Amino acid sequence: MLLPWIHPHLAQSVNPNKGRQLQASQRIQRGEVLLVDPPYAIIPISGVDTTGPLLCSNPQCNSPVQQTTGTRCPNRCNTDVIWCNDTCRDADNPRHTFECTWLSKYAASLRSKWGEYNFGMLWLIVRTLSRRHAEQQQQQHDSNDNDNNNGNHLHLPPDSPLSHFKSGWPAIDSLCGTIDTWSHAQVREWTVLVKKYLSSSSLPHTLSNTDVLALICKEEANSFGLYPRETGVFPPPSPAVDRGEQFGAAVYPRASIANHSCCPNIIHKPDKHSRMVFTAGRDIAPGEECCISYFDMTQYTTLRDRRERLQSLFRFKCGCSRCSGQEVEEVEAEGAVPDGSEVQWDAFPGFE
Ligand SMILES: C[S@@+](CC[C@H](N)C(=O)[O-])C[C@H]1O[C@@H](n2cnc3c(N)ncnc32)[C@H](O)[C@@H]1O
Repeated sequence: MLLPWIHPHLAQSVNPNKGRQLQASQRIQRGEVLLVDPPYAIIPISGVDTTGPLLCSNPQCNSPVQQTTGTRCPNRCNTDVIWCNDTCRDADNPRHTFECTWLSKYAASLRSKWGEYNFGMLWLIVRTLSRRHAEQQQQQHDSNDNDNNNGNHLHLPPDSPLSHFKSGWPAIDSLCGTIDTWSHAQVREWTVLVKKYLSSSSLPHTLSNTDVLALICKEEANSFGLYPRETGVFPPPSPAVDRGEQFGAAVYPRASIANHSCCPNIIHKPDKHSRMVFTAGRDIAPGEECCISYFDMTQYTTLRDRRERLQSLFRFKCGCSRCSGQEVEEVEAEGAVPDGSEVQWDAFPGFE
């Protein structure tokens, strides 16, 4: 089983502007691993080289699999479904059964009619629902499972740092992101997609269309792209090294609590089982927020580019020290005085 791990000094709190956040409860040193989080749901993304490795579909594995050696679905439901071997396929059977008919029926037409992005987005939702389904089946089988500990199904000792974080479906259900975050046009498109492809008549789940739409809104605000190299090295090295070609997209129950900063103190990169690994990029003081970068810092360098990126993909304006500092510099370069520091001489008629 792929286990999560959390640094004993990494805590969760709530920021009035940003919602949940990760925070250092005590000093953390540069290079220390802060979090290792297995994905709840993951899909492979085949890049320019369509013959390159895919990811094992078994959620307890997720390792890269060469297309020439892996085990395929006997129903040939989708070219991107593969397992390392028969053992991984058999272990994944309860979950894959959920998605197999859906993929056979819709994958090809979805890709051609709605494009690769929408297909991937819907498949990630289907994999989320399939994981939830497998989790529910497992709970029913486990007659000794009287576990009602805040969604933690890992049977943790109460002093474990992990016991402060939700896991499984309850963690996914509590992700941020609502319909109001997105434009009407976007919500209309997703509503059509839900009705056509994700309703309980297309898949054996028990959620209403409204619940599935809400899940899309959450997943779009919280999913990670998976890249072979690190994201968030700050300041970026010179010459710049980008993070490479995307090979997957995933939803993480705990890593998704990290907010964004354009001068992040956490570097993130998936390990060989696609678990998201957070490492301190510098020393972090007690009480400091622990942030990642939501994009490749080598590609979005100017304030304007970063703002546009965050607004279009995540719908917020970053107020980190780097953005605020650059905003002040830009205002000063234009000859104006930054907001709040301008002296209104007319307000003091005695001082002419
Ligand atoms: C992946 S979630 C991060 C966790 C989230 N704060 C929560 O409550 O679950 C991404 C969302 O967090 C918020 N967020 C992240 N970084 C932010 C920042 N620098 N400033 C404002 N909001 C931020 C935005 O609402 C964004 O859509």
